[in-house]
Amino acid sequence: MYQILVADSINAEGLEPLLGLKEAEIIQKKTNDPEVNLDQIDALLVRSATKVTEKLLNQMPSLKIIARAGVGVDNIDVPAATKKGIIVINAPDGNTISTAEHTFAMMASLLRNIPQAHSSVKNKEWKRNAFIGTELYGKRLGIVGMGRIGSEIAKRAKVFGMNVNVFDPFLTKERAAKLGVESSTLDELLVAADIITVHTPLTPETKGIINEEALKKTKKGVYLLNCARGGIIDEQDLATYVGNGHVGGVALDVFETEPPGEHPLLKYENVIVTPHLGASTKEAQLNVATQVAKEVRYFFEDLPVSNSINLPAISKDIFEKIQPFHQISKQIGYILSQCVKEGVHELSITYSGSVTNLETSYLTKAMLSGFFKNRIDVNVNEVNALLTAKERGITVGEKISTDAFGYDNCITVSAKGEENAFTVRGTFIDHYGPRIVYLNGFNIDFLPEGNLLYIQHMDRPGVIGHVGQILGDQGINIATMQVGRKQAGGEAIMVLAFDKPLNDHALASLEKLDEIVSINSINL
Ligand SMILES: NC(=O)C1=CN([C@@H]2O[C@H](COP(=O)(O)OP(=O)(O)OC[C@H]3O[C@@H](n4cnc5c(N)ncnc54)[C@H](O)[C@@H]3O)[C@@H](O)[C@H]2O)C=CC1
Ligand SMILES: O=C(O)C(=O)COP(=O)(O)O
Repeated sequence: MYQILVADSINAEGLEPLLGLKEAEIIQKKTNDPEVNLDQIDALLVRSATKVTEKLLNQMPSLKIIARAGVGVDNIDVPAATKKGIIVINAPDGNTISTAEHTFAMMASLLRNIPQAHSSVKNKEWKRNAFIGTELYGKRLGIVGMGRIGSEIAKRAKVFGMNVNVFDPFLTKERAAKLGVESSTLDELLVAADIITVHTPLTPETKGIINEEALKKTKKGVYLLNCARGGIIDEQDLATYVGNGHVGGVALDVFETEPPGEHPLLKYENVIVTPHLGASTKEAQLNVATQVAKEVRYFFEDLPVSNSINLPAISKDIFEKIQPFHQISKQIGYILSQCVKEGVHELSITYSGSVTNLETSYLTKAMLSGFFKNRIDVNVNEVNALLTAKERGITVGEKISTDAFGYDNCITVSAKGEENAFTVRGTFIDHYGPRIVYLNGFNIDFLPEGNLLYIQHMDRPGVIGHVGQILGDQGINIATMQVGRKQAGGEAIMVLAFDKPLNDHALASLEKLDEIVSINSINL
């Protein structure tokens, strides 16, 4: 039974896709509710209120997926989640229009003193001269961060007859031209703009991007808006520049600490505020809830998710094509892990044949997840595979080769340890299945499944008989057996499959045979 904790207020209708998940319990409670068994939660759904810290993640060992019903994931410790192999997803475009409209509403309100005038009339006043405003028409709007929301604001600004300058280091000239906006440096924007609005995520680069140094470059009387994240405009510096009269007005939907409590900006009449309402419309909340609920359901149904922050997106079509190779890559990793008993410092993967047309980096991660399974005490999956290899000093190399050894496709993985190297090659044959076709220098052909025994031995008459005899004496049935050798009388291998794992006693008896060089149990 999957336990899904919905820790923030998320639209109930939007969560309906989760109800189709067989064996899921939806718990709507805060993470600190004493009735919540954090250690049993498989999925956590949040908005911006819940802070998903490393400390919280440490209390949630069963957690597999964190879904943010919204855009910004700055309330989630994504590196800590990634390290633990927890996938983080968001709903990137469900609230774009709502946030753009809210920003626009804030801009119009700010320049026409609407909140102040509203309060005044409610207080039975009628001060028409106290609220003389400024037109948006003809003004220059500076947009910092020209992503989904920034672009929607630019479109609306143009309709209002505004000129638009944008600063976004990742914006191409073609896209700027298409949107009819002027791409500027941050300094150019600061100097030219009558109104500045920020729409970047909160990152170490954007934190305080509008600070004292930036504010002193702006026009006297400039208006500033932050409907993105508290801290992108430095709140203390902004308070100084409102206090000294340089800034004409400020509109804030977000704060460094929410709610802001006693805040230096709140005392100013020309500072207007809303309590983080950008995404708070019926439409946006239904959109984001539905988006994440569908993704969480896909995740538990082993289907690809599209909006992961810490895993590249993969389409359903590609996912279906990649699935068989995914399985064999994982099995190769797991075989290597069980055959190489020493520390490994290099894993090199060569893809050949038709598999090279697919997203091989995904397969490399699958191979690593197999390799680390049972080898380390961390759940390794596609999310944290490369990071785990790096942390453990394992170099991972990926190559493409034209030689598929006569097969349609091959995945060959070599592990280099302190003393030895070990190579495994697998292929996937249509209508037949996965096969291991090369093991440590020997051509072979076996199904990587179940309880296997890999024996390296001298190619002498009677070895197979001796092995069969020992196992038969102990009542152990051999399900299948494959043999391979390089030359007559040299070293050879056999791979046996059993219906249940071999016991230690049988293994010890086999090890005593003179012809045996090494024995490895492989459980897949
Ligand atoms: N107030 C609210 O309720 C809401 C706030 N947000 C906030 O708005 C932010 C933006 O949302 P979207 O437009 O959907 O995201 P987006 O990812 O589409 O756009 C962000 C843009 O910022 C740009 N950017 C990144 N670093 C930059 C830098 N150092 N300087 C300039 N530009 C930079 C990126 O290139 C990108 O174009 C979110 O990260 C979130 O924090 C989003 C939705 C609702
Ligand atoms: O989507 C975002 O980034 C937002 O800031 C919206 O936050 P909320 O879900 O309303 O707490």
